Amino acid sequence: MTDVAIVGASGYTARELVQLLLRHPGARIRVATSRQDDAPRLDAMHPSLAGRIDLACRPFDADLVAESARVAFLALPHGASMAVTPELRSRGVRVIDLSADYRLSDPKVYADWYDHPHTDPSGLDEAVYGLPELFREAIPPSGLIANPGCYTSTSILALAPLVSRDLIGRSGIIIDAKSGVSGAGRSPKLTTHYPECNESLSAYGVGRHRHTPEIEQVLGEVGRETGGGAPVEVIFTPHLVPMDRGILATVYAEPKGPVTEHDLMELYREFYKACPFVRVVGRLPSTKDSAYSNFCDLTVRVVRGRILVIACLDNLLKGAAGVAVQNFNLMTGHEETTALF
Ligand SMILES: NC(=O)C1=CN([C@@H]2O[C@H](COP(=O)(O)OP(=O)(O)OC[C@H]3O[C@@H](n4cnc5c(N)ncnc54)[C@H](OP(=O)(O)O)[C@@H]3O)[C@@H](O)[C@H]2O)C=CC1
Ligand SMILES: CC(=O)N[C@@H](CCC(=O)OP(=O)(O)O)C(=O)O
Repeated sequence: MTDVAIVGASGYTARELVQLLLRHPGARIRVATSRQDDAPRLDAMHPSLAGRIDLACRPFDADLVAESARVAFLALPHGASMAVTPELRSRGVRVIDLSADYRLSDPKVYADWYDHPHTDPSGLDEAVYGLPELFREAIPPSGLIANPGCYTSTSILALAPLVSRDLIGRSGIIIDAKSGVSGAGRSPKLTTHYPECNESLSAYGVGRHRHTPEIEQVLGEVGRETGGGAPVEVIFTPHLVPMDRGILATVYAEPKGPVTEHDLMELYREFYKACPFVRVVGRLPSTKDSAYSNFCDLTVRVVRGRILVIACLDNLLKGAAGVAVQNFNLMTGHEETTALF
């Protein structure tokens, strides 16, 4: 049994984490922290947890977390995670960080895209990018997991087989992605206010969304051995969709030579054959198929000589809390699918 802490307990990904961990046979939630100073109970913050857990939140205190837990899930905004991670790591707590703070290996790139400096560059050296489908071997011994972003996981899983086999040109790859509003978190913002986003579809972050360097970095690693190690360059355009949850990305890439849909589908099935949460499907996947699950569904088409990959997942599960539990399972020696099927 592993004692765990949830840091930033009032948010959406924290709620999903608690729901998953409550049905995990090898995890016990011992601490939940919040900045709210009236010690709110978890089920007061998240009424869906009523009757399922009896735990009051405490203000964050690294000593308290270290006394009670071996693993801490940080469900905090970027910036806030790297403020607490060094305190936890120096006390021997293993950290699974859901924010973007430890995903980019170069602190200069982080500062460019996040508009503030990285305050824990040595943590970047320790962190392992927690996408099990690509980095499964590195995850079990790690003390610091950089859980991937939701758009990022969708896009990387869609492109990794093509990049790793060097089947596509590496510049000008187009990722047209759409997310439900829970992707923006629970804290109110004008753009996610109901009358602003309901019955409306809008692009945002065009040419400057912070998931661009994350996608490029990871795909660059995947394709390091092939294509002469050339960098990967994507045009990533996110859109906000008036639905609660789910992400769908349609990816367009230029093949280097002749390809067929049949061969590409075979390639994807082979590439992900040991990955229980990637479903290579014949139909065109829709967000409803993967909602409330830890699956990423994807399919491949060839249209007018271009390769199209259509991928979707649940941003709060496979895009956040679900993959965090998948990483926890690998770190603690459980079946990868525990509490997730
Ligand atoms: N939503 C999604 O689909 C995804 C989210 N992520 C990432 O996961 C992390 C959590 O996301 P999500 O749960 O959606 O976010 P929320 O906004 O729903 O929750 C974050 C929680 O963190 C706490 N918090 C907010 N600001 C600060 C601060 N400055 N210092 C300390 N604590 C703070 C708050 O809890 P309290 O007030 O109780 O202290 C808040 O409820 C983020 O980094 C996000 O980018 C990753 C993938 C997908
Ligand atoms: C709809 C929406 O606003 N989505 C968020 C992405 C959420 C996420 O996964 O990203 P991080 O973990 O990197 O924060 C955004 O575009 O910033």
